This record gives sequence, C-alpha cells and structure tokens, in this order.
Amino acid sequence: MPARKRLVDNLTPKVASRQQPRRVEVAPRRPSPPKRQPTPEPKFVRDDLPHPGEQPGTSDSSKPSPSLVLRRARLRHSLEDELQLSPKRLQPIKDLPRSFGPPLLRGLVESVRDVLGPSAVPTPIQSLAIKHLVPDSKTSNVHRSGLPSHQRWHQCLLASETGSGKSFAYLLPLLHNLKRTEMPHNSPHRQAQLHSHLPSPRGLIIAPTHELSRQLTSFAKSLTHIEKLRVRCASRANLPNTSRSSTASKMSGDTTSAGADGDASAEFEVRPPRETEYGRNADLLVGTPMKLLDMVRGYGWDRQPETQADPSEEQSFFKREPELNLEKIEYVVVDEADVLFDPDFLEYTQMLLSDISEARGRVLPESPEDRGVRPGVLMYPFHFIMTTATIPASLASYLDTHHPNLIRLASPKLHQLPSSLKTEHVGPSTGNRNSDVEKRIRRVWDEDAHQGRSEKSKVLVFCNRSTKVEELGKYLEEKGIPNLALTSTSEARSIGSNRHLAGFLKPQVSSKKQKDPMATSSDSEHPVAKPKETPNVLITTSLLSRGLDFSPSLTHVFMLDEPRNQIDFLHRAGRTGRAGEQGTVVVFGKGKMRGSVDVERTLQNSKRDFKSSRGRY
Ligand SMILES: Nc1ncnc2c1ncn2[C@@H]1O[C@H](COP(=O)(O)OP(=O)(O)OP(=O)(O)O)[C@@H](O)[C@H]1O
Repeated sequence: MPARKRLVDNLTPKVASRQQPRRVEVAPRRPSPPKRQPTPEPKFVRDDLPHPGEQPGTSDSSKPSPSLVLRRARLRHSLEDELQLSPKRLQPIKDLPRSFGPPLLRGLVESVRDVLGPSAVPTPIQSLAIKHLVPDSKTSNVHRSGLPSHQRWHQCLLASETGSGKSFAYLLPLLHNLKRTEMPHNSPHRQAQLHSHLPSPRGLIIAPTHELSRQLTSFAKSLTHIEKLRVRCASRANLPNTSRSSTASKMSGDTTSAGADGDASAEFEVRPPRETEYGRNADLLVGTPMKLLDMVRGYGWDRQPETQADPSEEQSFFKREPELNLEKIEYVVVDEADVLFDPDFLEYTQMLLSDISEARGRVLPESPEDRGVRPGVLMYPFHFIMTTATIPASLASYLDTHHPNLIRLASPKLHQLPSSLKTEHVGPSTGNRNSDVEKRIRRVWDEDAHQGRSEKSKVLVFCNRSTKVEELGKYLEEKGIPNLALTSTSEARSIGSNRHLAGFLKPQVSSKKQKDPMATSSDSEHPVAKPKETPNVLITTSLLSRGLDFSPSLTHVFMLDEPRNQIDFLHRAGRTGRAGEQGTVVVFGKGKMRGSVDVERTLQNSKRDFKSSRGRY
C-alpha cells in the first residue's frame, strides 16, 4: 500500500492527499490554514455563468474598431463582462508592434523566430503585452526603485481565447526584463547567487498542473538559447537519473511506487543533473502552488500530528528543510488565473503570494505602506501578471476586490471559440455512447484516408468522470482502437515528465538549439514516440483541459459527457484549433449542459460570435 493516499486529482490542492499514519505538526511561518478536509472531485469550472441568451461580445463585436482594447474596466458579470466596454474607460490601442523586434532583446527575437518561423508575427495579445510590458530602453528599475509600491510594481491581466499565444505573450516580456536587469556574471552578487545554498529565482510561474508546468518550462527554455537564463521546473524531470536512496525515499514519504500515485511530492526536488557552476540556482522557476509551497516551507509543513508521542523524531522523519528562497522574486505569473483563484486553489495560491511578499519584507495585507488603501486591496512587492482564457464571476469579483487598479490587456475574442474550430452535436442514436464515439472516431479516420493522409488524426475525448474514462478506454481497446486513458491517478503520470503525452502534445522544436550548459533531462528533450508506437486516441477528464498545447495533428475534441458549463466547454474545445489550425469539436448527448446551458445554443452562439468578429484583427 502506498505510503500516501492518492491525489483525487492533480488539479486538486494536495489537501486531500496528505494523510499518513504518523505525522507531526510543523508550525508554518504564517498562520495555519483551516484543517484540511478531503476535497471532492475538483470543480474549477463553475456554474456561475451568464444567462444562456447573453452571449458575450455580440454588441461590441459588431463595431469596426478598435480591434484591441486596453482597459481598466470594472468586472461586472462573469463571462460577459470583459466584452462590455465602457466608452469612458476604453482606450484605443495605437502603434501596436506588428512584428517581433526591438525593444525586445535581439536574442529573444531570434529565438522566437526560430521557434515560430521567420515570418511569424505577434498575435493580438502578444502585441499588447510587448507594447505594455516591455519597457523602452530608457526606463529602468533604477528609476523605479524610489517609487511607491503601487507605481513601482505592475499588476496586469492578460486575457484572450484559448490557443492565442498567451504563454509567449507573458514569457517574452518576462524573459526580456529578467535578462535586461541581470547582474554581470562576474559581479560578487551574481557569483553569490549562483553558488547560494538555496535556489533564489527572480521569476516564478505558477500553473495548476505538473503537465502544464513542464510544458511552460519547455516553452521558456526554447526562448533562452541565445539570451541565456536558467529555467527550471519544480518537477522530478530535473532530478538526476539515479534513483533516490531508500532513506531519501522514506523521508519524502514516497517510494518508487508512491510516485505512481500522482502525488505532487513525487516530483518535489529541483536539482540539476550535475553540480556545475550553475549549481542549484534558477532565474525562472515553474511549478504548481502546492509544490512551490513545499519548497518554500519545507516538505511536510502542512502535516497534522496523529499522536503527540516523540514529536522530535517525527519532525526529523517527515519535515524537510526549505528548498527555495523567495527574497529575489521580482516577477510572478499566475497562469490559468481563473483556476488558481478558484475556491479550490485560492487558499494555497494566496498563501504562496503572501510568502513571497513576506520574504521580500512586506507582510500582507496590512503593510504600513497600505495605510489609506481600500481594505482588501493587495499590493505585492513584485510584478504580478495573471493570464486566463475565461473570466468567471469568482475571478471577476476577486479582481474587483483585491486588484482594482489592474491593467487589463484583453482580446475582444475572449470567451469565443477559436475561429478555426468547427462544432458538431451528436444526439443519442444507439443508446450506447461508447459505440457512438467508436463510430465517430472511425469516421474521422475514414475521412483521413479519403483525403489521402498517411497518418491518422488524433482524437481527444473528454469525460466528466474517471470511471467513464476507464470504461471507454476498455471498450475502445476491445474494439481494436488503442488508446491512452488518463486519469489523475494513472500510473503513466508518475514518471515526472510529459512523456506519457508524447505524440499528443505539440513538441517545441528549435532548429538552432545550442548545446546548453544548463540543459537538464526535461521533457522537452524526450524524443517524441513515433506515431505507430503511440495511440491516436487520448481519453481523459478536465485534468488536461487547461493550458496544454496539443499537437496540430490532434484535430478532434470529443466531449462524451456534456460539459458542465460554458467555461468547461471553451477550455475543452480549445485543445484543438490552436494557433489558427483547423479543429472539430463534437459534443455527444442529449443537448443540455449541466446548469441547463443548451449545447446547440452554445455551439450556435460560438459560431455567430466568430463570424461577427472575423477579420477584426
Ligand atoms: N505569434 C505566433 N504565431 C504563430 N503561432 C504562435 C504564435 N504565438 C504562439 N503560437 C503558437 O500557438 C500555440 C498556442 O499558444 P499558447 O499555448 O501560448 O496559447 P494560450 O493562449 O496560452 O492557450 P490556452 O488558453 O489554451 O492556454 C503554441 O503552439 C504556440 O507555439
């Protein structure tokens, strides 16, 4: 029996997983969170949606201009709000960059062209981010250092539809700013940082899943071959290949098989493969909030004692020393902000942000500097960027309360399906949905053959429950359709890399990849399995619906169960039709989403919005 209970879902804070036979309470530096209760199936997609008839953006999308907007608008109503522009607050955007170039650093420009192709141009959200987050060369941190917090540190929301390039939209300014303000290599400060006992990154990216953390790490690495920065993922992919000693394994509470339970702790340490001059340090670290909290506070910080007997022994057994220093953090990105500020994650996301603030000398929320500021308003002592493809009511209200002066960079296509997506609704036919799915998959492949494609298209099937994932996986297997059925507890997820998704995720290719002295065995470097070795059907839950960049060969997303709501629908659908590629979304079922959102109407509205906004960029 594994030493630790399995995570209900990797998207669930590990509250549910930390149950061991013998535990010790280790006082966190900050007040303890409420006693953790087992968390039910995560519902980071919420039912707080606009009225089905109120499709976002229809009024504004008919206006010819401006095509892009920078707003400091109040958030009023769930999905609808971001597109309801107040004329007073609307600021037309002029002089947006139309190509990747200065003021971005030359090396970054070269890298982005290398990854995206020489003729790539910024997507709208990238243009906005470059214009507003990349300072011109005259502005420097030196000038800003004397400013009060609210002027010195930016808070920004990047919001645009799925597959529109938000990752590069924040990575380019982030890497540019990190590189531009890097200390000279031979300076004493830099040397001290390189050889410091604890990693002390200057940038942190927080993402809801390990899979997304790893993919973002690989995105960032692909941009740092010329402008060199050390990018690391708080993931076991960074561990040396040698297996951990049994003592270390016991200390962490996980064994080799415990790693298979999907528990975040199995990927805890950030260690380089060798002790180079770069040591254990990183300029930019990527991870989930729970993993990062473990590193900051020391693994085991949140354990509750079961017995009072011999606490010192327990402590040495379960509690580790902190492995991360937050003092140098200047940039924090919260990717998939609507998930990470959803009630399921909020406590841990906030806790991490508070820890960073405290490490930087500012205890939140009642810093002396905050006197006179509206209660609840949070002013962090670092640049704070949030990204999202959907703004549910919970996030809207959170931003209104805590970040009223946030700069919002948003696309008017927010909350719409990508324009390259076709949609289809398959009502019940045989009474057996598994059989309906099988038939539809075969149709996809028949069409491939008809069009002379040598390789079969890949199909991603979303189910609402893990049991359904397993059931459908078995059914298709019996019908001769090999597939990867992946739930939060699947053993395939334990390997500490994204290899289990090889062939499905888009590989990050860089033609000019140089020999990188900081290279690790990250998933980006794992060879992608050949198509014949890889199943063409992936079956999963909402676990993989967020942020992941799937291969263009994944042309179809099936929703076996009707999505819980429009947000769920948009994120699941958005795994195909990315970056202008063609994609098809097929929704199976009776036609009502949970919360009585009508599937047909959602599909129709999504199309209508697409048509009315076509050509606006
Ligand atoms: N300027 C560009 N031109 C062409 N392709 C691009 C450009 N920028 C990004 N891409 C590609 O678009 C794809 C989607 O990018 P990314 O994953 O950042 O989207 P996203 O907006 O974060 O999506 P999601 O909301 O689903 O997380 C990636 O494969 C990326 O390489």
